[in-house]
Parts: sequence; structure tokens; C-alpha cells
Amino acid sequence: MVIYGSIITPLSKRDTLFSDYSLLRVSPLGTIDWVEHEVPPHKLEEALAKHGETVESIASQFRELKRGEWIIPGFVDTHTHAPQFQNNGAGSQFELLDWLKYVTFPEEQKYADVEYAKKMYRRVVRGSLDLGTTMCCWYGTLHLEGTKVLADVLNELGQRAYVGKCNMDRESAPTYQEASADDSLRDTLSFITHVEGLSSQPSQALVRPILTPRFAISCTGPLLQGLGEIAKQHPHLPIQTHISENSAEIAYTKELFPHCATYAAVYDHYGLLRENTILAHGVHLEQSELDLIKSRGAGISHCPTSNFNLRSGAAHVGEWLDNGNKCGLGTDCSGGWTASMITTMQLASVCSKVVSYYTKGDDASITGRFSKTQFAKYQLPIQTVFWLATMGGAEVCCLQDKIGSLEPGKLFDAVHVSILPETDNMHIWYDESESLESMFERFMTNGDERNVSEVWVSGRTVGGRLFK
Ligand SMILES: O=c1[nH]c(=O)c2nc[nH]c2[nH]1
Repeated sequence: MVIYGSIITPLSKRDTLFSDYSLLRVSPLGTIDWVEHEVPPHKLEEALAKHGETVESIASQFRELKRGEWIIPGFVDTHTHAPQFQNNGAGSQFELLDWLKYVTFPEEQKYADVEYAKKMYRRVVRGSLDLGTTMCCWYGTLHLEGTKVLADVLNELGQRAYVGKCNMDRESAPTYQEASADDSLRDTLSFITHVEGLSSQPSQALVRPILTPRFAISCTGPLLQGLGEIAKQHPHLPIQTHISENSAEIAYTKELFPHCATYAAVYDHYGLLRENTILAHGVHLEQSELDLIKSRGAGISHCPTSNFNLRSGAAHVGEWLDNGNKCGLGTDCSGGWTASMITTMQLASVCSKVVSYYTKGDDASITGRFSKTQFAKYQLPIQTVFWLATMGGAEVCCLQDKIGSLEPGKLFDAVHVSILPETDNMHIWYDESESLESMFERFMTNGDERNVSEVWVSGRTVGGRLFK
């Protein structure tokens, strides 16, 4: 396929490439062969000739975009729970620990039934793809068979994913808890074997297993110890868990692990804090924890929708970025009420405005505009929010060489965005005389899934409004 039209892709945390006329070739293997930017129509022949092609030679694979349409890298959702989609929009009266007890664990228990898992997970993954999420870090439940179903569905429908069976051998519900640490570890190893068996080439696998100690509270010391040993034996196995989301959760964690000075130190103690660890939330992380997380190379998944919804707090993401912590965005259904990364970007922007409102006071030069040298105390620029949802997420998943931006050699995981009137999103006023940058700002502020026309993973069409 050769795409001709506008491309918007992150260049850095602060800069985005806005190219009105780009030419991008996708190889039959689903990688980006080459890209040429700033190729107005009169230079098309010349740009094709550089790659030994002509308008005629590529005619059958040519896709031309209209003004008001563009290609962006697919969204990377660094944290969400597949068995909670059914609860999206419910239970928002609770804070985290009661919400788990009264709303979340009762729903997750239903996934003991494999038929229920089959019905629900297909809808969940279909929905996530149609929203433009091309890579997703999924939590299943504690059930081995049900979570295998999730992995199978991801593989079939074609979403790039990390998928984990939750480890939880205490502090859950009597009927929703693993019998012992040994049972949990045994099922975890079976799960890893199952997911690795889905691909004949594990290094190229679309769907990969991820160790998923749910959070420190739900795991005994022996379970965390055993998971640390599995992690040591499998250095490439990613790890995901929750951290410092809510004040009561942090206090209880410290009570359960008195030998560890901080929440982050618990995971570090058990060998679970390393380059491929993804820590969700982190709203209340202390400076010493941010430094520890950075020194281990682990990433943080910022989940603004959930943090607002469960009244966990407004994370100081600008401080994390200034501190050099790896950071991406997570939808965190159903703590968050939507699986849309577009909404999550909008709330990440709002969150940064809330934080800047409360932190700007000690610096008279701060007026709500942006700073060229720091993120903390300022609202995040739209370019930074876009970077978090794409390249930032790719870095958190240690996939920055493969996805997150549209560059030669990377996989073509991408979204075709349209803001044309035919998309029926009445919140976006389309004016063809506007610059691409201005149109993009409207999409970032008022876009939704109606603007997601087509979604590709490794060059294969897997979702979008026009996907049949
Ligand atoms: O937002 C959250 N959702 C969850 O399911 C969960 N489990 C532990 N901690 C959690 N936080």
C-alpha cells in the first residue's frame, strides 16, 4: 500500500511533525518501507522515482487522502482491564478499595465461566480496536482458562498486546482469590506457555504474556517472591501492576509490608521493578520513588480518567517528565469510564491544567502558557499529550524501536483520522482553509471514535468506523 496525504507523527516530547503532503509505503510484511514528507502534487513523480516507482507502477496500491484526513501512529494503551468493560460508567460513588470490593471483584468473578469470557472479550477487543488502540496492555482476571480466551481473541482480531493473568492470593473476596501462592504461580506459568504458543516466532509475536501481580495488597510475600523468580528466569517478560493510586491503598500497603520504606520499594524488594515493568497510576509517588523507578528504568502509566473518576487525585505528570521517568497513558477501564485513548488524551490535558492551576503560584513568570524548559507547573502542550499516547506508551512497553511513530523500519500500526463533516461529529467544525496543526488541535480537543476511519496493525486493517 502507498498512502499519499497528510501525516502527523511525534518527533519528541515537545515536537510533532505536521506534513500536509506525505508519501508512505507499507511493505507486504506490514512495516513502513519508506516515507517522504512535503511532497506536493507536482513533486509526486519525483518522490516516487527516488524509490524506483512511478504513478503507474503503484496505481493498484495507491490510497490518496482528502484534506481533513490524515494518518497518525496507533494509540498505545498502557493500562486497562478487559473483564471490567461491562462496568464502564458504573460505581463512580466509590473510592478504590470499596470500588474493588463492591463493584469490580463481583464482575470479574463471572469470568470463571469460559462461555461468558468468550462472549465478552470479543466485544471488548473489537471495541478497543475500533477506537484506534493498536497496542494494549491488558489485565485479565485470576482465571487461567478465561484469560487464555482473552489472549486467543486478541490474536485472532489482530491487536498488538501484552496480556496478563492476575495474581491475587489474598485480600480480595473469599470466592475471588487464588487458593495459594503455589497455585497462582503454577497457573501463571501455564498461561505464559499458552500465550507463547500462539505464535511460531515468539520474537515477532503480536500477543505476549505479561506478569500481572494485581497490586501489592492482593499478593502475599511468597507470591511476590515466586513472581520475582519467574521474572529473573525470563528477563524479557514484561511486568505490570498498580502503584500509589489512592491514599488508603498506600497506607494499607505500608502496613502489610513494614520492612519496605515505600510502595515502590515493595516491588523492588521482590525483583519486580525493572526496565520492562509498567506501573499504573502513581498519583501519589514520592520523589524517592520516582528516582528509584527511574533508576530501574520502569515506566508509569498515567490514567487520568480513572484518577478523576475514583477521586484518586491529579497526577503531576509534568514532574515525572522533568524527572526523566518513562510515561504513557492508560484508559484503565473501568476505573476510567471509557476505553477511548482520545478521551484519555483530553483528560490528560485537563489534568495537567488542574495541576498547573494549583502549582503555578510560586513562579510569577508562569501565566498558563508553555515553558520551553520544563513541564511541571504548566499545562502539557497538545504535542506532549499526543506523544504520551503514542511514543511515550511505546517506550513504557519497551517497543519504541517498533511502534509509536511513523518512521521507516517501524511496524505500520496506524490510524486514519478524518474530521470531515461526513463523520457526523458535530463538535468539530471543519474549515478546509485551516492549517493541519489547527485541525489537529480540534481533533485532540473534540475528536472521538467517529473520527477514527480505519485502524491498521502491522499493515492489516483491524478496525475503525469504516471497517466491516
Ligand atoms: O484502578 C484500579 N483498578 C483495578 O482493577 C485495581 N486493582 C488493584 N488496584 C486497582 N486499581
